Amino acid sequence: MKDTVLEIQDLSVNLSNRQILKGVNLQCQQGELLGLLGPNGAGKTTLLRTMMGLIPAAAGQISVLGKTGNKAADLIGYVPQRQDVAWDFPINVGGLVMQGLTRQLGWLRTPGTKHWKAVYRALERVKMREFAERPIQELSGGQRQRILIARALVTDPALLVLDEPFTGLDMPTQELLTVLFGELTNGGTSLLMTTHDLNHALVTCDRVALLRGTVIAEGTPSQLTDPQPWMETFEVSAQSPLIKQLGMVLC
Ligand SMILES: Nc1ncnc2c1ncn2[C@@H]1O[C@H](COP(=O)(O)OP(=O)(O)OP(=O)(O)O)[C@@H](O)[C@H]1O
Repeated sequence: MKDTVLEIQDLSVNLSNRQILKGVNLQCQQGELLGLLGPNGAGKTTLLRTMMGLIPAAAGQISVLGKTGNKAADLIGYVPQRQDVAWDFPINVGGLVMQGLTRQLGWLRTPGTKHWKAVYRALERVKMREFAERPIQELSGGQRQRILIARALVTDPALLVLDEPFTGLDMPTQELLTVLFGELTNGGTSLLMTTHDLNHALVTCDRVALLRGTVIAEGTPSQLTDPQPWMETFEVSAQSPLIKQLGMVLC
């Protein structure tokens, strides 16, 4: 049996005195690709940001390989949504990937050879080694996604957490990312990603969790053939195109 890498127990999160997440329970095993699905405002990003220690939990616990708090966050590589990054900032690709080592390095220390080696290794993993000197403004959407992944991989995290990595990418780039995710999970890294592309998630993820303030259902795609939790999560009727489309993918 594989090790549990991520364990979230009874997590509740409030923002501006409003409960956003309540009683969230979720697990991710070693080498697993777990998809987190839910409508706009379901709390997906809030959950990821809480895992990174960027938002405090009101109750419950998040542990990564048995560690909690900052020690858990240190074991996670976080890939935010591409739109949340200042792409006009004057920095090259190598410099952006180096930011992934800031927690280890501190803001003021100059990176040494071993740090640059880690940066180039991470760029090689996303097949972008030759882009190291390129200003980040010049990158395409797909290239930006890959260097954000390299920045998160530079610490060799046990768990990679990605917020909507496939949004806005063309088919060949989606394919490239899917292959990269396969390489990472085969190598033992666990992946948790949010996505709005339900069909794609059902085809590529080992397990999916349906979130709407709490986890409505979770399991392998073949365990989630009942339309009820999908209807509850996305607030749609049995006749909606979403449910009909899911029926075609899941049967
Ligand atoms: N800083 C904040 N203060 C108060 N409420 C917030 C804050 N950030 C997010 N929220 C609210 O928390 C809820 C969950 O937002 P979140 O961004 O986590 O959802 P999401 O599932 O990631 O949505 P999307 O798919 O649109 O990205 C929303 O109702 C949002 O308005």
